[in-house]
Amino acid sequence: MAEVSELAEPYLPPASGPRELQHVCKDDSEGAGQPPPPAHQDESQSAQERPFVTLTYASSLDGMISLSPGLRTTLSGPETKNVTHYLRLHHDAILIGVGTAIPDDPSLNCRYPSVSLDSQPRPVVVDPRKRFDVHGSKLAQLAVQGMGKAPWLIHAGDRKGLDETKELAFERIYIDSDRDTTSPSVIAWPLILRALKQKGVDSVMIEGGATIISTLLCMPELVDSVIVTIAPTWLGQGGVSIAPAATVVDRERRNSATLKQTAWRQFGADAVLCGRMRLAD
Ligand SMILES: NC(=O)C1=CN([C@@H]2O[C@H](COP(=O)(O)OP(=O)(O)OC[C@H]3O[C@@H](n4cnc5c(N)ncnc54)[C@H](OP(=O)(O)O)[C@@H]3O)[C@@H](O)[C@H]2O)C=CC1
Ligand SMILES: Nc1nc(O)c(N)c(N[C@@H]2O[C@H](COP(=O)(O)O)[C@@H](O)[C@H]2O)n1
Repeated sequence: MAEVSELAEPYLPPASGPRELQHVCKDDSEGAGQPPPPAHQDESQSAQERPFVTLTYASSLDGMISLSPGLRTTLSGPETKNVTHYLRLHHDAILIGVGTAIPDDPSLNCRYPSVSLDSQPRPVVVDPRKRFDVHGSKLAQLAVQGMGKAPWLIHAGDRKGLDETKELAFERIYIDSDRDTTSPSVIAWPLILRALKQKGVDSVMIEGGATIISTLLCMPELVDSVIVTIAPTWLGQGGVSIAPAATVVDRERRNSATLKQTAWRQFGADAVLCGRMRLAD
């Protein structure tokens, strides 16, 4: 536990503890060895409007997060799964997309012994078109058993016609879709984050899947920390990869996303890499 907190604490939401880099391997590039800046220093959407956002996932050495679309794939070993539970405990909410919720049927709770329901993170599923069968889900089951908070489902829709629906084991939240896109079901991320903040969520750990992480890696102004578990294995072609959209400036390819102030450490056979998003020049 001490090793996890030594590595992760500087990258966690402000309330979680002192924000200093400690005895971990550090890189030699920009900002290495410097304490990360205070939360929400550089963004366009202010701290008052959105929660602290941590992107976190487990990747293979070929940048994949699952063997094929919709196949739950274990990459983290027991030691790094423990890191995930530590991170869950330090966030108010955990968010995933419906593309993960359907195949994985996840629990999204912190499974440390004697964690009170009040300390559990709120599971949130972005499901614009109501594809997830929440009634039969593990999330709803755990909520009924008091082993997790009732999940929130984010749907695309006009709030005027569709009031928030509260049910025992879950809650539906409707957010207007993004009028600037061609798809009627895409919700702008600042709106999703603002809705969470307005409901009292001060920190959210975004666990996946590929679509959501890849999209948010292109929005560094909305992301405070990135924590990636790297498992010593290659999943091979045909897997689901994390790959932000290509960036082209003046007809030249540029890197799409880069971390700064990185720190890493080994847990079992895996490495855990932490960093902050570098804003585009
Ligand atoms: N190794 C790891 O750490 C993890 C691995 N995974 C794996 O990733 C895979 C799933 O990835 P993927 O299929 O990309 O699914 P995602 O979980 O990223 O969900 C994508 C879906 O979420 C909805 N969505 C995403 N962004 C928005 C938005 N801005 N507005 C509205 N709706 C949105 C869309 O639903 P719709 O299509 O209905 O419009 C979209 O198709 C699975 O195999 C899972 O096991 C997942 C998490 C972690
Ligand atoms: N940290 C981590 N390592 C892996 O190997 C994974 N496959 C995932 N997946 C994410 O964790 C969710 C499952 O959580 P529960 O164990 O059911 O609570 C899954 O839905 C992904 O978001 N994570």
